[in-house]
Amino acid sequence: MSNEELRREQEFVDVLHARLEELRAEATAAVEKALGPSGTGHQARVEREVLVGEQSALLAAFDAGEHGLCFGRLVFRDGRDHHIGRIGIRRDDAEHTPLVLDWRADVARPFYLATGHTPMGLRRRRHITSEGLVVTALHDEILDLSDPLRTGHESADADEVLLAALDSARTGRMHDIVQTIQADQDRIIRAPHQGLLVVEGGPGTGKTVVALHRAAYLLYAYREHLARRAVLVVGPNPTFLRYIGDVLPALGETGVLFATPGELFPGVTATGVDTPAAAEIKGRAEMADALAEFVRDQQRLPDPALVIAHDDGELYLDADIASDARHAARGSLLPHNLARPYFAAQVVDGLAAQLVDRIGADPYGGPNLLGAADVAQLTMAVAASSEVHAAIAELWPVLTPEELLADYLTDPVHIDDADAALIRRSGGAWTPADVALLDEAAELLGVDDSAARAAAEADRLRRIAYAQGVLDMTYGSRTQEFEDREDEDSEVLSAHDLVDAERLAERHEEADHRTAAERAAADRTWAFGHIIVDEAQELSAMVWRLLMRRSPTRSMTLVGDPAQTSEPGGCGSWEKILAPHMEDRWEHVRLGVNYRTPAEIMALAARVLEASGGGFEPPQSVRSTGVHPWAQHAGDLAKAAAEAVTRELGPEGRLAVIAPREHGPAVRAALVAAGHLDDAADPGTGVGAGGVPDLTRPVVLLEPRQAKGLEFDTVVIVEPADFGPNDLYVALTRPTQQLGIVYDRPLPAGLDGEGLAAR
Ligand SMILES: Nc1ncnc2c1ncn2[C@@H]1O[C@H](COP(=O)(O)OP(=O)(O)OP(=O)(O)O)[C@@H](O)[C@H]1O
Repeated sequence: MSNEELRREQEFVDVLHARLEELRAEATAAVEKALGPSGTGHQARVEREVLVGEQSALLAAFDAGEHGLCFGRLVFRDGRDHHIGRIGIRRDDAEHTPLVLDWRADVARPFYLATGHTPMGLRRRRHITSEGLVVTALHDEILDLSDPLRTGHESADADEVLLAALDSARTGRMHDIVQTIQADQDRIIRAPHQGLLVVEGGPGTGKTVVALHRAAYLLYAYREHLARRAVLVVGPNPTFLRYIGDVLPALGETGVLFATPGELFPGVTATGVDTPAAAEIKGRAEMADALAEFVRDQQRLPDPALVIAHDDGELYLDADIASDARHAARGSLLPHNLARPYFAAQVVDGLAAQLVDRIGADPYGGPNLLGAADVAQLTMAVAASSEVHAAIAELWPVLTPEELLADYLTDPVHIDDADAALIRRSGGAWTPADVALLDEAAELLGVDDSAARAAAEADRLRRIAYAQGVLDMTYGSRTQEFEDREDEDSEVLSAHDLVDAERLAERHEEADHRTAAERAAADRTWAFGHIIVDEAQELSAMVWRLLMRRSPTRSMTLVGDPAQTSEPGGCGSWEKILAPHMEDRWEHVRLGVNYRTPAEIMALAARVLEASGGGFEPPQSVRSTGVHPWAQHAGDLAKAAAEAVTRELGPEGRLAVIAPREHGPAVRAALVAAGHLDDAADPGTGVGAGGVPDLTRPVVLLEPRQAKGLEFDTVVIVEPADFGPNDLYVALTRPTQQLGIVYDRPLPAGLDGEGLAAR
């Protein structure tokens, strides 16, 4: 009987894949046809590009669904029987009946939520495990105990499939968890997209993976809105973004923008590095006020007055004229560059008044002799003077964010002298902390796009003129028959009757064929449909200001763990992060089960957390392996670390050596000598090398900060006494199977008691 069930599921999966192949062939054919020699006009090109975009997205989804496409089945008491998959596929019948339901559909929800206590109408729930296209195992759960039918695949342990997933060897890339999402995780994934949701949880509680499934869910449930406005996922560093980068494509979703906070100012690549102290200062909220003051400093008064040569006599731009003009410009409440025309207009008026007083003065003391037309004439001449323009530019310069910040950092003002000394710098590459300051500067300055707008308007008028020409030609080339008919009050309409030149021009405007995510990446002022921030506890107040500007509707999901804060500029508490932007209008949920770290290792990490005195609660491990972590005292740490790797490295899975920066070169040399690391091939495998570590290699060497958010089968920690307390907690919670420690100096508090086997 049991083989019979397997065979039937295999048959179903075969049918499903045959259908997937059909759909794939259809989409491929549609793309090939569209790319072939079809129409050449503008309209044909637009249609072709739209079609190629749509079909390519479908193809990506089909590719995603190929492996483990169908992973579950729900049999309801009312006779409904649905298979559940990574993506939804329909039959090729008239009704397009579903063959497999998308895991995000409402009907699929009992797969994640139903229990014996609340069966949600289910009779049984089946987990289907496959390798490639071959069904290898079934696990059935009976939710209606009155159901007498048994399939032979009933699970003794309801968590069997989950535990198998947690125990499997790591690959260096995060995997999706569609088959085993837990009920508390499901509620977070499907929470409505409006408003701000904070997901807090200790290490390994699934915050990251849940946030990614939430992105996939939101893109499904609010597809139209989010496809237009795009979803942004912010992660702490490029290594982490690469680690999580496969999850959404595996769920068929490709239109998401991934970025580190240092990548959020289009056109700037932040390759510079700040000292931790400088990054902390640059991240403070007070920097916004300091920059605002610095912008006001650029709005100067002349001392002494500027003397401007002019055809009708010298002009004196003194502090009174400039002060009135500055007052008017500041009163506009516009950003600096946009307020400049107010300043300029007032200065021109002031200087013209000077000329009027001088030229039109009545020698006998009567009223000014110049008429309104003369005054207008003089004002125009002043406004056209390049010397006057130069004087205005000196007092109220047009500034770019880059110019303003470079000037500010050369000689920082409006902050403490000691802080100023720590961030002072002239030249050099932008750093990630500078990016939020550049964004702030851009807000304060505003973009003076009047030139671009004038060019766009000229372009528009040119297109209308062209369209008018096209219309005139079509009108002129009407057939005689049409003309005759028109005379008889014809029903046949010409282009002239349907559309005027302006609308015709608009229709033929060059369409922007980039995806929303691509356009968002290039646009500093883009308002995202939803923003997900991972390791949110690490972001500075200035980065929060930037992110809030990108989310005017505050549709955001923040995930993080204050106990793992390692950046000195990190905000630490949610209240502190959010109060300036949201007061208390946000939701907070907690995840409390650690799916990654076995209980034996977590017990040790919990003691280190307690010793650090932060008052944080460690999560409970969902499993124990019976394998205890070990510690080895060694005089030669690098040699001991390399020997430990040789000993612990299994035939599959991934191993990380986590060593503080100062131990990096020696450990790296020992690992290279033992053949565990390539010497030259990948600079990213070296500590402090600045590259992105390749996590798919069997062995990787990381600094404590680089390990944040990642996981490995085995972790070897080198000299824990040299870790920051939170960094040590993070490193201890990275393994899924085995932890070893090599140390020379005394072990830090929490590691010095029981729970560590000596080696
Ligand atoms: N429901 C689940 N089914 C299978 N695996 C799960 C589930 N929930 C979490 N996991 C796994 O647990 C591990 C930890 O998840 P994740 O990295 O998202 O945790 P985290 O809370 O972000 O951790 P950290 O704060 O330490 O970075 C991952 O391998 C993830 O796939």
